[in-house]
Formats: sequence, C-alpha cells, structure tokens
Amino acid sequence: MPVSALTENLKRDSQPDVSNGTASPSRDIPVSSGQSLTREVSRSLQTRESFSFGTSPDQQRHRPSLANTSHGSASPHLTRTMTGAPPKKLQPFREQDVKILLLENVNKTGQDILRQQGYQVEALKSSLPEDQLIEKIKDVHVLGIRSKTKLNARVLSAAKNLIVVGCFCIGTNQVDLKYAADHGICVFNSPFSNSRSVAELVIAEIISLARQLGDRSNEMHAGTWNKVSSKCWEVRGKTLGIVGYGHIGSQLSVLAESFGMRVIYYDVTNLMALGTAHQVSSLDELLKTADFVTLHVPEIPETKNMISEKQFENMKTGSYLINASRGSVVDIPALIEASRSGKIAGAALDVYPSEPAGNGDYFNNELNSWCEGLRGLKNIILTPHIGGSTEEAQSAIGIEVAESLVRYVNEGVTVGAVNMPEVTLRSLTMDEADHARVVFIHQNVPGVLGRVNKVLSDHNVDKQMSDSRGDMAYMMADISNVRQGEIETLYKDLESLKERIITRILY
Ligand SMILES: NC(=O)C1=CN([C@@H]2O[C@H](COP(=O)(O)OP(=O)(O)OC[C@H]3O[C@@H](n4cnc5c(N)ncnc54)[C@H](O)[C@@H]3O)[C@@H](O)[C@H]2O)C=CC1
Ligand SMILES: O=C(O)CCC(=O)C(=O)O
Repeated sequence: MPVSALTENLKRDSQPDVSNGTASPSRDIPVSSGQSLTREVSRSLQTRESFSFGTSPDQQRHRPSLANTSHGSASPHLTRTMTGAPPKKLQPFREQDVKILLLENVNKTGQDILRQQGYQVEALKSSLPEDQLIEKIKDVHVLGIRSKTKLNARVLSAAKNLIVVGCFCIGTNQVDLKYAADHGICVFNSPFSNSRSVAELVIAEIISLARQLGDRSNEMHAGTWNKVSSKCWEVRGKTLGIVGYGHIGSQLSVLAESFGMRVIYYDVTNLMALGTAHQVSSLDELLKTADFVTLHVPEIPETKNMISEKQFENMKTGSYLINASRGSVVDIPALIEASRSGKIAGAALDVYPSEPAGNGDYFNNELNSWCEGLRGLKNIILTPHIGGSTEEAQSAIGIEVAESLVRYVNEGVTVGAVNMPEVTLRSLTMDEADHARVVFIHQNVPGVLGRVNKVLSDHNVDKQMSDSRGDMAYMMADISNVRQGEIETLYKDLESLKERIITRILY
C-alpha cells in the first residue's frame, strides 16, 4: 500500500528508517498505511487491556493502572482485518477510568455507545455557567457539548485531563478550536446530521410568515377571531434568497423549488446549483431580488452583523428575513427598526447572540437588552434554537459523535476532527502480540519526527502516519516487540521531548 500522507515536517526532518528501527537519513519516508479504518473495524469483539497516559503540557495527568481488565462491550459486528485476524480492541485506560461529561442533554444513542465501552459517563440536561464548568471538567477526559457550552481558553486550560471534545451539533464556533489543537485536545462534530431538520423548519417558517400564522395563532390563543387575507401570500412564484449554500442551504433549495419557489443563493464559494437555482454574485444582489432571505452561514468574523441597517435598506420592502444560523449574524436592533418601519413584513429567528443555558423564563432584557422589543413585534416567529431538534437528527448526531469519540479514545484515529489533521492507521489485530500504538501530538517544528523515531528505534515501526495542521502535528505509529515493562520507559522518553504536546500509548 503506498504511503497515504506525509507531513511537511516529516519531509523536512532527516528521518531514521523506521521500518526496521535503524537510523538511515537517506530514507526519508517512514512506512505508513493508507488503509482507512472502518467503523466496523473500530468496534472489535476482542478486548484487551491497554495502557496510556493522559497528558497535559503543563500538568501531571492521570496515571492509569496496569492491572488487567476486560469489558463486556462485545459488538455484533465482528469484522476481519487484511490479515483475516480479528481487530484488537485498544483502550487508553481501564474503562472505568475514562471519565466523560456530557452536557446539554446529549441524545441517549450517544450516551449508550459511550456507556457500552465501560467509560464513566455523567450526563447533564443543561449547560453550566463558566465557573461551575471549570470546576466540573477538572478531571474529565472526554467532554460532550452542544451549541450552548462555551469552551474558551480559560475553560479548556482548567481541564488538565481533557483529550477530546465532541460537539453533538454542526457548529463549532462555541469552542476555541486553535487553543484546543495547540493543547492536544481533538474536537469532533456532526457535520450534517441535523441539516435536513433545519431546512424543514425554514420551509415551515417561510409559509408561516407569508400567511402570518404566528400572529393568527397568538390571537386565537387570546380568544380573538381575526380572519384576514390582506398581506397574506402564497409562496409559489416567490423568490427565496439563500445566504450560504452549504449542507442546509442546498437542502432548502431543493425543498423550496418543490413548492414552486424561485431560488437564488449567495455564497463566498462558487458552488454547483441544484435544480434550477442560481448563484448570484453579491449579497446586495440577493437582498434586492429576494422575497424571503434566509441565512445559513457559519459564525465567523466575516458574518458578524452580516445583516444590519444597510442590508435591511437593500432588501425589498415587504420581504421577510429568516435566521437559523447563529445569533451574531443579524444586528437585532436594526431588525427591530426594519420591522417597525414596515421595511420587512416579518422575520423568523431561531438563534440569538445570548442564549440561556437551560429551559425556563429567560427570554427577557436581562438576556439580551432588546428581547422585549423583539417580542412585541408583529409577524415575528421566535423559536428557542430548535432548528436541529428532531428525534431523527439528535439520534443520528448521538451515534456519529459518540463513535468518533470512541475511535479517538481507543484507537487515536482523528478522521472527522475539525481542528486536527486527519490521521488513521489500520487496526492492530489479535495475531499481533506485543504491539503498541503510539500517539504523539507535538509542535509542528522541524526535527521532531527524527527524535521520536530515535525513541522508537528499539522496536520495529510496522506502520506510521503523520500530518500537520498549523502549529501542531499528529503522529501515530504501531510498533512491535514491545514488552509491557518497556511501555512506561517509551512513554517517559517521548514525554521528555520538548516539542511534545500529548503522548498516548495504546496497547
Ligand atoms: N438552528 C440550528 O439549530 C442549527 C444551526 N446551524 C448553523 O447553520 C450554519 C450552517 O450550517 P451548514 O449549512 O451545515 O454549514 P456548511 O458549512 O455546510 O455551509 C455554510 C456555507 O456558508 C458559506 N459561507 C461562509 N461564509 C460566508 C459568507 N461570508 N458569505 C456567504 N456564504 C458564506 C460557506 O461557503 C458554506 O457553503 C452552521 O454553521 C451553524 O451555525 C446548524 C445546524 C443547526
Ligand atoms: O441543537 C443543538 O444542539 C445545536 C444545533 C446547532 O446549532 C448546530 O448543530 O450547530
């Protein structure tokens, strides 16, 4: 199998020949595997004790016990590896030592997968205020969150044992991804499991706004019969302007056309139009043309207050705005003004600059200074960030993210990570006794891999893969002829390298 990925620093380094453990500067390509690890392979029927050290660049981490353990998480999906031997289950700690904290009501599907591994799982229904969060995550190895939990540098720096974060959602703007990567904390998300749910919600909102359904329903709840047709419209033939034509925007495009809408979209990337939609070249062009404007961009500096006073001016009089992306994308005081002046005929908001950590009577001016102004507007649909909140989406997200976490914790595989290079190796198998998997997360500077391979040079490096992203790099190697007593020495030698961020040894 050809080498599948090599890092730039790998090329820069003078590499020892890692295939037989002897230094050979003339051979600069270590053996690597291009095999991709399937989910089935990662769920092994076999169990085996493993040894690893949680690490922190600046603090002593948990030191696992070497005692033999076994666990009962047998999977029905026994798969064979290339050699025909069953894959070996690698675990970084005794299962009962892996501490997982799940916040924000992560779906049971995800909780079950993690519990079946034998990990200690604590699941809370809501997010936590920053100080409580800092206290709570001091010793957790794995953290699961959704969109409300803010993992800034202050919070992450308190989590000395943390090796991985699972965002059980699409957006990862709530996490300081760079800080996490620089400190060896891998972050996963679920890139599209709730996209359809958001798109369907937006379709419902387009029709609801066009027919003023929210207001009529509120009036009926208050006992008022108000049968009107003035300024109520069919959506057929109207123009939908989609800002951000990614997973959600493109799903929406297909759904909207099936209602007879004309679809235009604006995206910073040149993207293939679905159906008869067409891409316009500027946001202003979209705003001037669309009857409904809907936002599906990520929260990044470029999208902050993307729709503000000037953009409302450019919108058609009597048009509608929908925001189910992130609260920071719309300047809400400008929206209130555009609604009061009649410039827009209605809006639907699912997301807000500040959102409460849990359910309750929080949508008031204490949360955001303009909440009560917003609540008093006509034809404004306000929902509590429920775009992705369907049984289907949450169940799929639970499975997808929990599986990524298990693969990372047990096997070091970063495929799907949002802040680290994607590194994988084919599984070790049960017929490979005395093997260990070394994961070395390190600063991306020249010479590191040479020093790492010197440490590994008493062993055969059966396969190795390394890749870098920004200031950090991720190296994974399977080495053989490792006696149990040697693992701690290997670990300490790797830990002593000054460029090291995190060392993990799995066996
Ligand atoms: N309300 C809710 O419950 C949910 C909200 N979301 C939010 O929706 C956002 C979009 O989700 P996806 O469609 O899955 O993301 P995506 O990454 O698939 O698509 C985003 C699109 O926006 C484009 N884009 C980026 N910057 C832009 C700019 N300045 N102007 C125009 N286009 C720009 C990108 O090129 C990309 O095509 C997420 O980032 C998340 O914040 C996602 C899921 C649920
Ligand atoms: O429902 C959630 O947890 C957040 C949904 C969301 O905004 C996302 O997936 O980015």
